[in-house]
Order: sequence, then C-alpha cells, then structure tokens
Amino acid sequence: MSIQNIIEINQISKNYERKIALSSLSFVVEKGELVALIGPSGAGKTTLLNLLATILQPDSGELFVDSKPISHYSDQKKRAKKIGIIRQQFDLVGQLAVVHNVLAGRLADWGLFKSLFSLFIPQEKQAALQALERVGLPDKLYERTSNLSGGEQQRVALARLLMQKPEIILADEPVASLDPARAEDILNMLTKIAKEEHQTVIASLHSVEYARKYFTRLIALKNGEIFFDLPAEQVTDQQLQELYQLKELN
Ligand SMILES: Nc1ncnc2c1ncn2[C@@H]1O[C@H](COP(=O)(O)OP(=O)(O)OP(=O)(O)O)[C@@H](O)[C@H]1O
Repeated sequence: MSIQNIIEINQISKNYERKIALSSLSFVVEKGELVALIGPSGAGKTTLLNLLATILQPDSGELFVDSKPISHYSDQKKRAKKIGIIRQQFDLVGQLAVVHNVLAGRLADWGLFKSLFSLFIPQEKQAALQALERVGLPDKLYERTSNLSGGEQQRVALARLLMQKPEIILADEPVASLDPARAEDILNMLTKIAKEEHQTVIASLHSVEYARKYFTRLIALKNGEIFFDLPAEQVTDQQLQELYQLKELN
C-alpha cells in the first residue's frame, strides 16, 4: 500500500440477511481527497460509511486505514485520532451547553476524571472558543445546544471535529436536514477546514449538485457496486441520469 493511500478497500461484501448491500467493492483513497459518495437510495452508501466507522464488519474482504486493518481501530482511542464522524442528526447532547459538546471532541484523549471535571469547569475552554470562532459561533459558548438552529448545531458538530482533529472525516448525509443556504454553508465550511487541516473526507450526499461543487472525486454506488468513480469535473449529466435512472421519468 502506498504511503499516500489512507484508505484501501479490497473486495468488500456486506449482506443483511438475504439483501446484498455491498458487493465485492474495491477502491483506494489518497490522503487529502474529498470524496462524495452518491447514488440512489439503498445503493449502500451508509453501509460503506458504517464499515469505515467500525460500526459494522464486512462479511468478506479487507479494509485498511493508514496501512492497518480496520480492526485496529475498534479501540475507541485509536479510532478517534484517525476517524471523525459527522451525521445528519448532529449527535450532540441538546441539554448541555455548546462548550461541552465542542469539548466532547477531546474525550477520547482525556481520562474519566478530566472528562467529568470538565462538566463543572470546562477544560481547554480557550481551544473550544477558537474552534467556535472558526465556525462562526464565538458568542454561543454557554448557550444550551438545543436552542440553536439546525445549521448552528451542525457548526457545533464541526467545531467538535476541530477539537478532535481526526485524519479522516466520515460524513453521512451531513446536510440532509438543512435548507439549501445552510447546507451550502456547512459543506463550504467542512471542505475548507478539511483542506486547511489536510484531512480526508468521505461524505454521502443526496445532492449531486453539492457533490460536484464541493468535492474532488465522486464515487457513485448502485446496487452495492461502483457505478463510476471519477474526478468531480469529469462526471457527465448522462452518467448521472443513468445512475439515478431519470430517463424513465422524462
Ligand atoms: N439493518 C439493515 N437490515 C436489513 N437491510 C438493511 C439494513 N441496513 C441497510 N439495509 C439494506 O441494505 C441496502 C443498502 O442500504 P444503505 O443504507 O447502505 O443505502 P444508502 O445508499 O445509504 O441509502 P440512503 O441513500 O437511502 O440512505 C438497502 O437495500 C437497505 O435496505
């Protein structure tokens, strides 16, 4: 495996009972790539992200992250250094102040005592403030998280990623619940941060328009297989029509 490749997927298959979710999938991702996973509903995008997040195990095939088998990252501490996750549901604790949700990005590095103590006196508050400044929310440190709008909550989730500093960001439909202006705002911020921090992003997206605009490479899945895997600027409207089978609708 070349040093450049941060992710290598070899002939991965995953079934749910009799349903084939992924069928002998192979590809590699280089460090710093911004990859959008696209494809119709049920194509296998979430399954693939869950395999990379170690939430699921493949039935067959191999998965390497930074030259190590994915099983190496079952350990939460090791995983948190390498892989960060952002989802449509934000995964924030609504009752807590924003600062605690941002600092949750550091929990894997902190011992239990520091983590608990931080709930009374936030530790590394300055770093949390800087992260919130970078996502444009410097005045929300002590706001109850559930009081924030969806777009603001997703910014908090980005600030948490800034604290975690993973090398890989997995994003499962990160903007599906946001209106178009907020969605573009978050994707712009996510990809800008990833470039600045030299992070690799793999994001599933329903919007082909956003995928083309913000990502460098599009991997299209259909029926658990790769339909195409191309640099964003090379993807044609014809290929997209075939992917989503819009032809029948015309
Ligand atoms: N827990 C499960 N049990 C049974 N089948 C499942 C399960 N999770 C997913 N599937 C099936 O596996 C296939 C792939 O699902 P997956 O969620 O990975 O697709 P997706 O591309 O993310 O879809 P969407 O865009 O709708 O989120 C689908 O046919 C789905 O119905």
